[in-house]
Amino acid sequence: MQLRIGNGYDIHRLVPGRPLILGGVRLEHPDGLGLDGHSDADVLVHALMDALLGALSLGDIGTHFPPEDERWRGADSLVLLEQVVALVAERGWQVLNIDTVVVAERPRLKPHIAAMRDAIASRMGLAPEQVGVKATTNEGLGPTGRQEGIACHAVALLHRP
Ligand SMILES: Nc1ccn([C@@H]2O[C@H](COP(=O)(O)O)[C@@H](O)[C@H]2O)c(=O)n1
Ligand SMILES: C[C@@]1(CO)OP(=O)(O)OP(=O)(O)OC[C@H]1O
Repeated sequence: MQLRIGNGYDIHRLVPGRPLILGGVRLEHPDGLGLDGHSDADVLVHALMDALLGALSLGDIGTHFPPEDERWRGADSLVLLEQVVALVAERGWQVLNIDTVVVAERPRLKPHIAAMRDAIASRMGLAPEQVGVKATTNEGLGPTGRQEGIACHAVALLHRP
């Protein structure tokens, strides 16, 4: 059995007038803020896609879904994730597990973690037990700590039987 591991990272700005979507789940920010981006700016799913692509050295999300391309304006990142999972499967690889950590001062994510894991797992053809979603604040430090944005780190472990 062959194993491959990949990691991903993304950050998007918090701005007024945009939705806040994390792990495919629409959330309310206490100040009414959302994430800026060409797509739906789901920073969690973006980091996850980069981890999957990185595991197989297939480039990054900007290679597959260029931000200059009008097709991806307002794109549902879970639909892009399905395409990345298809690329992985076409090459004979299966996902063993993924793990993520969202860096956000607010909103409090704990009540929404189960819904995010379910949303990601169902689009990836995985069990929720194979999907880790965690949250941390940045203790007020740096751009995430100042609530200028939300970031996410992700890892993915793949195997080819
Ligand atoms: N946006 C967030 C951030 C954190 N949590 C939960 O709080 C725990 C403690 O966070 P620290 O940053 O103080 O270490 C963390 O483990 C999460 O369970 C959260 O729900 N939403
Ligand atoms: C998926 C894409 C598509 O435009 O989303 P964006 O919202 O532009 O987000 P970013 O993480 O800056 O770049 C990735 C893009 O490929």
